[in-house]
Amino acid sequence: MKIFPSSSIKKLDAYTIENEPIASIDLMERAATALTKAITDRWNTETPVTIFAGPGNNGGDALAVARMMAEKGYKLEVYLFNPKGELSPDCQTNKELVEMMEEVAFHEISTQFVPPVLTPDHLVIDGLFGSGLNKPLSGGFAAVVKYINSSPAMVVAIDIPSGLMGEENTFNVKTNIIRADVTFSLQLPKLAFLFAENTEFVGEWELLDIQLSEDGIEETETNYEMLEIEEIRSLIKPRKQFAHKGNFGHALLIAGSKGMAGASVLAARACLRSGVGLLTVHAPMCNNDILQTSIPEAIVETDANETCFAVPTDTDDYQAVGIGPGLGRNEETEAALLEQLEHCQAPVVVDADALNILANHRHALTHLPKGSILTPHPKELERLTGKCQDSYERLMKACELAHAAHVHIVLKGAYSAIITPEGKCFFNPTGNPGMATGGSGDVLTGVILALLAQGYPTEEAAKIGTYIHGLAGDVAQKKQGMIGMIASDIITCLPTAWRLVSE
Ligand SMILES: NC(=O)C1=CN([C@@H]2O[C@H](COP(=O)(O)OP(=O)(O)OC[C@H]3O[C@@H](n4cnc5c(N)ncnc54)[C@H](O)[C@@H]3O)[C@@H](O)[C@H]2O)[C@H](O)CC1
Ligand SMILES: [K+]
Repeated sequence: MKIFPSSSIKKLDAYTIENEPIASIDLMERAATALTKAITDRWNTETPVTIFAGPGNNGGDALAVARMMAEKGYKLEVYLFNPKGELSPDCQTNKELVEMMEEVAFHEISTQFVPPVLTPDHLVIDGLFGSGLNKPLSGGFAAVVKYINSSPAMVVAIDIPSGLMGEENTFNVKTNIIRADVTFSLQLPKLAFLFAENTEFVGEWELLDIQLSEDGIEETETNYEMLEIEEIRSLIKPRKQFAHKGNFGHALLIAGSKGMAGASVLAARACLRSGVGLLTVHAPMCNNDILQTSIPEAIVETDANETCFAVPTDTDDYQAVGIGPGLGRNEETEAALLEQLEHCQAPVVVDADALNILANHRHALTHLPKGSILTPHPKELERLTGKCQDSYERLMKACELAHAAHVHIVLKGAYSAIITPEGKCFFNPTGNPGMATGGSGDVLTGVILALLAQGYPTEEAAKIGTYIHGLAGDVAQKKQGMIGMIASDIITCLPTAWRLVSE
């Protein structure tokens, strides 16, 4: 599913209007019908409703919703804010229709606004601004937003909470943005919905289908997309009847140190549960018995060092290398990692401490083996790129890094982003907050490593791996609950997740 910037949404509207063809006012009618259904499905006719409409088409949507809800018997009060005496044509048309309805208490505000009483029983519908917002709200509009936010009423936002920009909100005025309980967004999500710091504004979001032109969506380029199960399913290669383990690659995992054998165990198990043919784990001597006992399926190659990774190993026989989980950051490991990366031909998944070491040796970032993937969480990314003010800036910096280093990046978070060197971002919809637990990232490294070793191209390995990891987390959450689940449960649920996307 594509995610478009606000600038493209207007064009998509225009494309639909011209090619369907449909009159602009009828497209608004379609949007309002979908919005009315979504709202009336959740709130009954007893709910007192107060609608705030702005001068553009977002306000037009709100006025059309007012008319449709009034026809269904809701008691409504409508405030249309028109400080400049200038409404968009479709907003004007809907204003005239609402004005005529006796059952609607309609107020058009040009200067003085006496705020209505809003109780906890009230439902506020926010149609002040949508995708046409071009600067942070200020003045009278900001005052209205503050009034709504300070009220005890439930708030539903039409398309996007008023005041929130569709993409970047780094320099927005946070007090002047509607804090919605629910956002009903038209057709496609906005990029801003995917950022953690915006949930306080967006609340729960739901997409409403308004049948924008499929051709228009197809033809309009965008850098942002949401992964969907159909795409993942189409990427997974079925196994041939006469396949043998040599067909599924030999992966090398360089992980663990004294006290952190667990990280290598988790990554190794996840790798084996993701279809790899063979797995060798390179680990310090002290981790040997732990690995041999807990993962009989893996081959263990011990480092000459007792407690940490200190001596690079030959990678010629491997199709992919995973490096980082539980590695530690002492000087010997640092030197070994840099040398290891310099002499490696196979694609590498770089995670955890390996990323932290690279943050101190940034020159090495531009010499990573072709097809490599970095899997940072936000803090690890910031160690590589410098401090970021918010998720949008972090995404942009990650794109710059992916471009400069010619690598793919999986930026982990609620909607993990798979970022290509060309600047495309694919957001992952699977996963849940139960996965915010130690070892969860090690599992992801193992899954992606397995896919690279099996010969999946880098972008596909990152997409499938991230999706499956989240899906296994969702299966684990159903079984164990969000609070009780641990990283090992995600591994236990990997086989079910694989079946869900491949059978
Ligand atoms: N394809 C769709 O998704 C459809 C969307 N619809 C709805 O239309 C709005 C977008 O409408 P638009 O008229 O382009 O923009 P707005 O209503 O958001 O407002 C534009 C209006 O406001 C002025 N303005 C912008 N920023 C500010 C500001 N900071 N302060 C004051 N005024 C500002 C600007 O100059 C314009 O005059 C979309 O969100 C949907 O709700 C269609 O109804 C159906 C198809
Ligand atoms: K809105």
